[in-house]
Amino acid sequence: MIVAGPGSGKTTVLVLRALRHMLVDRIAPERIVITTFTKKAAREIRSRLIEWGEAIVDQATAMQHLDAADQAILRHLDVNRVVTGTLDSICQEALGSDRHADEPPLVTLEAFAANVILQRRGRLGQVFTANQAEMADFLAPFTFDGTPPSTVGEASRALVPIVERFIQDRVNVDAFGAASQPYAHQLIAGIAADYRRYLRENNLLDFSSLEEAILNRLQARRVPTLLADTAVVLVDEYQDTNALQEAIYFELVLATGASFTVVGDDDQSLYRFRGATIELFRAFVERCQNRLGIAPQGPLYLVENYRSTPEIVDFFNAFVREDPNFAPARIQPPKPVIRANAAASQMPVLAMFRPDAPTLANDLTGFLSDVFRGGGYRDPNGRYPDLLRRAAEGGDLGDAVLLGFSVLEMQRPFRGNPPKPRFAHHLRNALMGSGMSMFNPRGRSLRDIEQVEQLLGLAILAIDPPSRHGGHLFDLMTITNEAKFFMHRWVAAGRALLAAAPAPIYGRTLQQEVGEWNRFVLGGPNPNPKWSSRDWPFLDVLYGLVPWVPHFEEDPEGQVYLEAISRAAGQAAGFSAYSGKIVRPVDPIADEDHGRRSILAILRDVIAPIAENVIDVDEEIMPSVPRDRLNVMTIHQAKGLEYPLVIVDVGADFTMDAPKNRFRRFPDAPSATAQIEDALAPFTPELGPLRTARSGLDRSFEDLIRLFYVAFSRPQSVLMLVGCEKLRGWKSNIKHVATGWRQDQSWAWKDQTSYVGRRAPPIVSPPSIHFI
Ligand SMILES: Nc1ncnc2c1ncn2[C@@H]1O[C@H](COP(=O)(O)OP(=O)(O)OP(=O)(O)O)[C@@H](O)[C@H]1O
Repeated sequence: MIVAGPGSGKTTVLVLRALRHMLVDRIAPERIVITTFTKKAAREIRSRLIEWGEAIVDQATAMQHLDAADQAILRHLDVNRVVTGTLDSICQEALGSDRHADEPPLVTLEAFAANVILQRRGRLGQVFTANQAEMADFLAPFTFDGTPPSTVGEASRALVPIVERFIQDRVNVDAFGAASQPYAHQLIAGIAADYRRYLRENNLLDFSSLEEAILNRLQARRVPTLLADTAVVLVDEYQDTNALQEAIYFELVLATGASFTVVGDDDQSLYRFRGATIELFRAFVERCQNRLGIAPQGPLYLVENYRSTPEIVDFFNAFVREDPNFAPARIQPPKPVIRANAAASQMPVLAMFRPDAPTLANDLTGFLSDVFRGGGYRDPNGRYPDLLRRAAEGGDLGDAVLLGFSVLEMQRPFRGNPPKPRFAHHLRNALMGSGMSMFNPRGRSLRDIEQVEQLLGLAILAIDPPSRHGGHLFDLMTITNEAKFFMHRWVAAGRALLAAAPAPIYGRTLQQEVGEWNRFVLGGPNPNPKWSSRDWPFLDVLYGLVPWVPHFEEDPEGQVYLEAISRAAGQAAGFSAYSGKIVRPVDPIADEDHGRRSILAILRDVIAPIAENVIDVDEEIMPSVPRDRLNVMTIHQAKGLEYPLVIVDVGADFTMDAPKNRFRRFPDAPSATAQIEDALAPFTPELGPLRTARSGLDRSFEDLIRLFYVAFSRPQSVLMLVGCEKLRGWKSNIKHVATGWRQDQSWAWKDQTSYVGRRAPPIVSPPSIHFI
């Protein structure tokens, strides 16, 4: 067990250890398993493994005295065969590799599909409508902003994490749903049971049942082929392991006798909302002893930071030790303080605070333009000598990243107010105005993207053309008004594009393309030889239309959107009637119903979920970010990564002390996740008492401190905070953990100086930060 702060080489140790096992111990690469927490981090590990592995092999094979046998081993070594990924992706692959001939294939569902199934097959829709008061009351604390859900969609969003936790946390669901409990408990246990049954009967898995399935096999000693021969298990980011995952690791080690190495940092645990339980990491040595009967070596400590400048290391060290109330949440005994390896850089931690988001966006754009497009940025007051400038070789905007709690470019509509643009939106526009651009595919909802509107509008017109009376099939469906509203908007966008008669592609016009699908779905005469097939995947309709919306092929964000839509359409194959295909009504009498119903299924299971905004654009879709764009990412996604210049949004949009955004900066009530933990604790014999040892509010503060600690420790050369000027006001009442507020309402940024008898300055200026 290795425990150490950020940038100290934990991941590096794992990669080197894997290489040592291959090169020195001669363990075959496919017998080594390395897991981490995000797909981005997994890709990072794989690329380091290959890059360093190849370099070592090249050097070694060039050596004269190497004997022929060693030469041969090195030449045939395929580092690519090391099993790397997130635990979920490895479980998925393992299960796929392990199917008996008589077993049906298991399909893993994306979160949105699980959501749709919960609503429809878990009877959530019916139960919610019939028991709205009980359900809304019970679910209110678990919603995004604590308001009772008023639609089935909102209820399902609040319910999904609870249903997942039933498995992840190994909750005693019978006790939870027992008759003596509140009626809502019984209802929810019932919905969860129906949902699970549906998944089982249809050979579907969500992520928690996927992990459970692997655990069951390991326990039954039916180790999946992919893992059967495992000799080494290396786990990065172990602090974010949940109880189910811990059980998988222990069981895998017991079943295979593999060696087991975990690395982590208690201060960087960010995934409580996915069941991560820091207490498992803190008690790792003891838990290992109990479960494996072996006392692990460790905790071993790494103490030097190889990533960041000393100024940055000092800054995040001070930050994480600022609040005394956080100390008890950290690992005991405390790990040594991390210290910088490099010499002082003379570049202080920078901050840009401005009166409002548009001004901030403009000024930050100016700064980025100086650094990446111009001659560099120099402090006008000469406080530090160096010119801040892109790397001489290949430096570009992609060396910078903007990290925030959220990357949304529009505020969520609140109490019927129209959505307001957030900082990231202003920044997108400001960058564009200066000939730069950003990469933030998650910043906007799919349903609001102009090109998505066009594509889906065309797709609806293709498969659900208006009838003679002008209406569409979807008008008559029982889907939410929200969905219908957006679908009508898309149809208008699709019509407009059709009317503009864009240029033909390979001699084919858009009108022809749409017209042919119309004939297909209406069962008209058969003009297209490929229609000898009775049914066509809806994906083909989409891909047929894409060439007329070139954004999807030409723009990196467009590629991500298309991938997200395609996945939604592809997932339908797993759970939708007609498997995501449209059926051609060849024989009008016998077939008409299938044709029509297949279209309804697409509208309901693919199109409506996008219109209801339940399909998230996954940041992980895009393997690499274009080098010439400013990358915008949530802090969660940045875990384990590093960038030369990191800009952290510490409240660009917080112009006042609005209660609804307190949970993002200075909670006055336990977060939704902490409340779920509290509600389930009595039925979670093992984890419940561990977690509730600290109050829900304490845990919510902890999570924010860890979040910003991770953000502040990502940069290599420059850390820059951006925020709203009001956060700096001497009398600021906009409290934010990231700007030095402690849970006891005292303020580190302000406490340094005493102004007895003198007038306090209008704004605070902590000495460790240079405001520009
Ligand atoms: N011994 C070393 N000498 C020089 N550079 C190192 C050494 N160990 C790690 N590094 C470099 O330091 C940086 C941080 O290392 P790494 O990502 O392994 O740290 P980490 O502890 O996993 O960080 P985090 O906790 O933030 O994920 C990397 O760029 C890595 O190449």
